[in-house]
Amino acid sequence: MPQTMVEKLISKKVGRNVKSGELVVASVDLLVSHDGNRPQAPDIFKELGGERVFDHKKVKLVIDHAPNVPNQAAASIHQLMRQFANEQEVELIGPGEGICHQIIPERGYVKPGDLVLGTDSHTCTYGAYNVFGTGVGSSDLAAAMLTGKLWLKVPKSIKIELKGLLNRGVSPKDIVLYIVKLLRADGATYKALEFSGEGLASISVDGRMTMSNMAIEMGAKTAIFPCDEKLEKWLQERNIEKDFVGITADENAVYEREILIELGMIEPQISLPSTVDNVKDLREAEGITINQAVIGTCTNGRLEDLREAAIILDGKKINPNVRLFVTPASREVYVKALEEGIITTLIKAGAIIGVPGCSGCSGGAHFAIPSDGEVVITSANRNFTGRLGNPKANIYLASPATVAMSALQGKITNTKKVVY
Ligand SMILES: CC(C)[C@H](C(=O)O)[C@@H](O)C(=O)O
Ligand code: SF4
Repeated sequence: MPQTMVEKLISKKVGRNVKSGELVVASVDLLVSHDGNRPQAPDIFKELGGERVFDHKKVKLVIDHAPNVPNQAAASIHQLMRQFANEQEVELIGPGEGICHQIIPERGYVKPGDLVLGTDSHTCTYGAYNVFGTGVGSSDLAAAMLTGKLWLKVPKSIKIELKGLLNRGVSPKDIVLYIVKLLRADGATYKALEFSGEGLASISVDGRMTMSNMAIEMGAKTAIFPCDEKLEKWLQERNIEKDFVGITADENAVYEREILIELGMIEPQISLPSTVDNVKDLREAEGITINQAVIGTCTNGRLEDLREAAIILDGKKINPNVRLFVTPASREVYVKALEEGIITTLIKAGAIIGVPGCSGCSGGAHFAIPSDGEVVITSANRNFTGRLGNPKANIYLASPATVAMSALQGKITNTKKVVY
């Protein structure tokens, strides 16, 4: 029976051939939990009578949501995490190291064919690495910390085949916003997105992360890219062990739906307030005055995102009526951006730089909270009311290039029209 990527990957974790729709118990390769959850997985682990985690090397705790430790509540959670990490000999990362979804692959903690759980909805980001990554609640994570297993239904897959090349000024963020426009917020509920096609060859691993990151905004259980030359090269450059078998879909695998996208047809996209799937072609929103611009988050805070912004802002100053907040997704991204001169360029242009982590994203933490009635354009993944800590702000989502260009002009600006 031919299998999809997801059926094949889960079969390996179950020890027999499975097909979509089946309920299975699968072995997990890595568990990630962060400081943004209430209650915390370690607390539930204790409530369940847990004494030792199933494998201390396969559990990682990351302090990323409140890296500036802005209040006592955050400090207490961090303390609890530190205590649990010490006691269980589990690695604790942060604060200040970056967002879990960025750090985990950067440090070589995932490899093709893995099944990864995280207490964060954007755990699907790891799909860029040919990984089945999915978000779970703290109690599911605590149970997996005890048993090393996950109970799940094998999802059906939607195949997304990419053809051709993107035009200049159009980025992987535009591709995924375009897919959100097509599928809408509930178009992939409990499905897996499987990317394929010759168009993938021109999309970097960073860009693939942006695309798999936003799968949850369509309700997807996960999103996965094949293990191709580009990914293998990325893994080699980081000396990530070769003891993995990349997962590819069988030729006649059965999909719930198949979508073909001609990359050259995509123009810059933008998501309008206040649902992610309110996506339009960017030209429809051009000219709207903005007050704040944000570049960062697990969607678009990587080196190539900051580089893109720096190319646009090089030697220029942002509009005086705009505040521009930039947060590198990790310390590694930050250091590389410093070494390349990207950070200097951004600071000279007027940017305020945040501590690597979720700063400037889900809001309420400490950074980049807009005022009443303000318009924000951000490279993030969500624009729900109150997302940035003020329910009276209007949030637009776009690519880092569009955000940088808009910060420069003081209004939403189409990157395609401006030569940079
Ligand atoms: C706090 C956390 C549980 C949440 C998520 O799961 O997505 C956050 O990261 C977000 O992006 O809203
Ligand atoms: S950067 Fe934003 S979307 Fe990503 S994990 Fe942090 S809070 Fe969630």
